[in-house]
Amino acid sequence: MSTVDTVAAGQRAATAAAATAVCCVVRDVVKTYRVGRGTKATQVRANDGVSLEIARGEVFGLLGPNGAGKSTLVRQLTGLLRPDSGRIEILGHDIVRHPDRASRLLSYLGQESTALDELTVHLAIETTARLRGLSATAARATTADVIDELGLGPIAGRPLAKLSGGQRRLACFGAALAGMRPLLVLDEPTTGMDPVARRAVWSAVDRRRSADGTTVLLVTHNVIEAETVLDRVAVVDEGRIIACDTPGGLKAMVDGSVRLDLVWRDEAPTTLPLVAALATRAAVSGRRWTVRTDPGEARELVAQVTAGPAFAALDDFSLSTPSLEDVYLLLGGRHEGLEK
Ligand SMILES: Nc1ncnc2c1ncn2[C@@H]1O[C@H](COP(=O)(O)OP(=O)(O)OP(=O)(O)O)[C@@H](O)[C@H]1O
Repeated sequence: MSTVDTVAAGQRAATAAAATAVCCVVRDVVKTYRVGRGTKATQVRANDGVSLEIARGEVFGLLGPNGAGKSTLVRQLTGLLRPDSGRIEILGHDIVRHPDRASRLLSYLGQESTALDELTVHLAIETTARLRGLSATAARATTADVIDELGLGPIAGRPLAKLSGGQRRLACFGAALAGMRPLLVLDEPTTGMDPVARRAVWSAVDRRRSADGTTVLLVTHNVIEAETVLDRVAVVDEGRIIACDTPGGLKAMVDGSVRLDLVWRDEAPTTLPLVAALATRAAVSGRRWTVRTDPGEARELVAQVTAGPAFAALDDFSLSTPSLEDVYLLLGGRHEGLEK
């Protein structure tokens, strides 16, 4: 082999390695919805030039408030919606040109799962497995495993339509796991779930990632969930990605600041000068006031509030290190729409 051939072969190998390391590529995706008719029609730009890359085996999150454009992006990735412009590739397949290929590459749990409603939990999982190409025997075995893994046994014989919101969500998640694909796309999977069900979801995700190298794309507005389960997170706001990093990397942007939460029993005692001064800078949500400041001033404020007359009016107070919500606000996020 000549030197030129060797270099070319090396380059091909490097390109192939790079290609296999990437699961998902999104480039400059734009999606605009038309709302209304005729002269009264308006346009909503749900995705405004979104670009991101997701590595194989990564648990990647889209975090943002209601209406940020997360589900729109995910529906384009799953081939259910066509972008106005831009490129989407999953494991080397062009999903914009070949949206039909998406169903062989990914399992999708959308926000609404009414298609399975009339089926029992058992049948919903088994049918999904069969639709994904498993033999009858393999589908039965997978169904039994998933039911066992997620603790769905007691409700396995009940129709989805007759379950509570959280139970139904868990059953639909079970169906998403049947006949798994290399990419698992979950749009707010744990909505309505209790902590036990949430843990079952995250353990199942973790198991598939470590056993099969499954890549996971997760949509959430829960900052705690984002901080605990994601390898990397893209913060989405008004159709754009305003930051993308590990949760730790993002939080380092707001290092050095802390948040002081004061929860008043009733009305805040704003006749007290200290409380009146805080009122001008606190973010108010019901009886909860939140002040972001540096650790020194936070300590001083806690000392003043707890030692003075304001203390009698307090129901609770806490000092905490920054969360992804603080990052979102620092980056210019305009909504107080993230769940804590
Ligand atoms: N079918 C549609 N027709 C018109 N506008 C739409 C449609 N779907 C979404 N939108 C608008 O596009 C924007 C992005 O919506 P999208 O559902 O992608 O947000 P999201 O981040 O997933 O929100 P949520 O957290 O509430 O699910 C919003 O302004 C929404 O009102």
